[in-house]
Amino acid sequence: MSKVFVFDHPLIQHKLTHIRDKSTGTKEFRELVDEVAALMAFEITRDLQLQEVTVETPVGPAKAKTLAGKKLGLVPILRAGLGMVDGILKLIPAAKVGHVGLYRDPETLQPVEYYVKLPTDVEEREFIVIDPMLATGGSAAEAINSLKKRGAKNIKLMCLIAAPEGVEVVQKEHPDVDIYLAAMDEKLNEKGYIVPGLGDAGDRLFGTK
Ligand SMILES: O=P(O)(O)OC[C@H]1O[C@H](OP(=O)(O)OP(=O)(O)O)[C@H](O)[C@@H]1O
Ligand SMILES: O=c1cc[nH]c(=O)[nH]1
Ligand SMILES: [Mg+2]
Repeated sequence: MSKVFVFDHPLIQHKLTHIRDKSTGTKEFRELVDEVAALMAFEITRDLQLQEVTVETPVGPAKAKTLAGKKLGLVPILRAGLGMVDGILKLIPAAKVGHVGLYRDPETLQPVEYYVKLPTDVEEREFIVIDPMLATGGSAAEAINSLKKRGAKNIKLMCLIAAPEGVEVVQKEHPDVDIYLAAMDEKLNEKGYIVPGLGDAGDRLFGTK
């Protein structure tokens, strides 16, 4: 069974509260999602491997550490996942970015795939699938399927807010994929929206609707 981590860092929680607030406008919403994504990336990358190097400081040689060069791939689920990409890239600029385009059919709530483009070396790369919302779990489970079909073996899922129903679906379909969240909410409503959640992440990020 995969693990679920909820990041309780005060800065993440404070910013998430403003993200949830319906009076937060598009510009501020986008900036806050970007910032929380960066803070979550800081936590999620704790296990990256380091290697020893020697660097010349102005005073002399220093034994120091650099990242061991693990191949990372970020995979935002379009559209809303795009809102988290830049924040993560600020911390991990060498990461490659793939895209999985999915929308949730408003009637059936089933994910419909319309685009997939991944970086090279899929099999050796460590992927972080990103999407602000994990609701029924259909979109995340399908995006992970899409990566696995193309050879991905090492996948993490990072979302701002999840419903317990979505976490259960992903854990059942992908017991090898750990899930990283800023909050676990109460439930889904009859339209498949997370309660209390933040509303429609894509619409709030891009000012549609
Ligand atoms: O867990 P699920 O029930 O599948 O729902 C979550 C999905 O719904 C939203 O995308 P949406 O379909 O609204 O597409 P958009 O990002 O293009 O607005 C959200 O960004 C997730 O991808
Ligand atoms: O609450 C939800 C559920 C799915 N998609 C969203 O954007 N919000
Ligand atoms: Mg949407």
